[in-house]
Amino acid sequence: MRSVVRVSGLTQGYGRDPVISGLDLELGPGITGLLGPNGAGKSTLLRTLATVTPPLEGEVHVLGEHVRSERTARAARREIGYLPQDFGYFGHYSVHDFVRYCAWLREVPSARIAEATRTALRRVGLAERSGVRMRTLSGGMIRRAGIAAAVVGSPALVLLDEPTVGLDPAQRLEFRELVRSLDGSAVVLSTHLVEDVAAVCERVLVLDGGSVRFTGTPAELAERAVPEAPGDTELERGYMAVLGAAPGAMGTTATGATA
Ligand SMILES: Nc1ncnc2c1ncn2[C@@H]1O[C@H](COP(=O)(O)OP(=O)(O)OP(=O)(O)O)[C@@H](O)[C@H]1O
Repeated sequence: MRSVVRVSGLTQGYGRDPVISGLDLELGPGITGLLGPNGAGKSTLLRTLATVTPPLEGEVHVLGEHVRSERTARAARREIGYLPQDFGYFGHYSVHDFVRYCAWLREVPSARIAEATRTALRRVGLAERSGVRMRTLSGGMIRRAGIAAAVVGSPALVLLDEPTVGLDPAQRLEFRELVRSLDGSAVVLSTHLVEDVAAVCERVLVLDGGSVRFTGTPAELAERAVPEAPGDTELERGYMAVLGAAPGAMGTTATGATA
């Protein structure tokens, strides 16, 4: 497997108690779903992979390069498309200018920027609205613009933090097509929607309390299902069983959404 990202002994957190402890992870091209209950550390992990926050301990390697300085982080960021859970934008920018600006920040070569921006907007279905100002978009369209900004220029590593929040059912189906089309990229997709994982992911990582509870294929996660675990599908029951959840535990529904 060509390693796009390798993490070893990662400890990460904000105060005295680490959110993630001693995590090891290796990802090649393909789509990995990141599941876990609220506060599991999914966003913290994605932020660290995106080189936004340096690890407290451990190493992050992107495309074989150990990210350990501002110089190596900047080089890594050229190959990382990151959609944070809450992302900022200038409301007066047009959708086109927002995506183009993100391409420029990622140092997509200037000769490629115009075409890369057009392609990204087309892929998320916003080509027709490229001249519209960001502040006039609906929540779902803003998220699509954010997805375009993450995939513009086809980075080697695409990190998407709850990308389908706010998308309507048709847009979620289109999003799945988009993710499937990111051939050659390693995609990490954090979500509470087990059905999105079932639909597009080749691997699943279940994080809980900052530790990996499961890695494997969606089929292998489904095999963990036990009859008493809550859920409507084998995958949901497998996920809940891995979390050790009894019916009604954690105040969540079977899909992990807060009840
Ligand atoms: N900037 C921050 N400062 C302090 N604590 C933080 C910060 N961001 C996250 N935390 C804490 O770190 C823990 C993990 O949060 P994180 O957002 O990584 O979890 P998550 O799995 O993405 O959760 P969710 O599914 O709710 O988005 C939580 O206890 C959270 O309160």
